[in-house]
Amino acid sequence: MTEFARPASHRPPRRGLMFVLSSPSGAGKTTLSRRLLEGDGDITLSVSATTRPPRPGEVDGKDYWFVSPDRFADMVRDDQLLEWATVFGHRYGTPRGPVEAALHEGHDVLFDIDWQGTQQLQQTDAASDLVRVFILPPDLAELERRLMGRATDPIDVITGRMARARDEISHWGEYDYILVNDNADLCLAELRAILKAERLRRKRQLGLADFVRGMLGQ
Ligand SMILES: Nc1ncnc2c1ncn2[C@@H]1O[C@H](COP(=O)(O)OP(=O)(O)OP(=O)(O)O)[C@@H](O)[C@H]1O
Ligand SMILES: Nc1nc2c(ncn2[C@@H]2O[C@H](COP(=O)(O)O)[C@@H](O)[C@H]2O)c(=O)[nH]1
Repeated sequence: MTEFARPASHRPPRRGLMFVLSSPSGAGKTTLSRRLLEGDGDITLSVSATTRPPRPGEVDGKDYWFVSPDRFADMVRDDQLLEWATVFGHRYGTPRGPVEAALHEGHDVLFDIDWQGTQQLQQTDAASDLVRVFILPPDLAELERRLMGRATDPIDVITGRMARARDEISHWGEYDYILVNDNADLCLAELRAILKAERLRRKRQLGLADFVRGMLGQ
């Protein structure tokens, strides 16, 4: 231990935050999310429900909860989704239960959702717990190269996603942070820096007043 280190037990408990990543399809959210989660035990992924069919290699309950349109409609009706939207012709939504449980336990939650979902989260009581990051590709040609290179979708799906890219990007001004994912290592380091700083914000330090009073013997 260096002379500047302090035991974790001296830290006041913290409010969990909702860390949202949005981008046009193919800019790199999933890639960055996976890497962010790997090295950070305090943040957990919100696994969305979707009516989209699984891509090869995608695992139910890990990448998404793959559900039928009827099941999705039931989830909407029963208020089981924190937000939901139709994206590229399929429905996607955030199951409410796991997010609320994680936040309650003081964990942060990572969301890979589009601008419609982000707007909906912004309307909830949890808006002050929201940290919104928009990820831009270096340019549209590179975005198309990435969608092609990923090779998970047929060409008509890629064309459809490229056609929506400008509209998605037009929502950049609704986000707190804008990153350009030209270099994944750099972008990941920027995401980690944002998360670190946001965790230290005064409003997230529960019991801070008591902690300081205790320190000052008041
Ligand atoms: N900085 C980068 N440089 C080059 N390729 C990248 C970079 N970041 C991600 N990629 C690649 O781009 C492709 C798309 O990335 P990814 O699937 O993470 O995008 P996404 O934003 O999650 O897309 P979607 O919204 O469709 O889920 C993948 O093949 C990934 O390996
Ligand atoms: N509003 C929401 N958008 C979501 C959710 N889960 C994923 N998404 C967005 O959908 C597109 C397409 O995803 P893909 O896996 O089919 O490539 C992408 O922009 C995601 O961010 C959600 O729960 N709510």
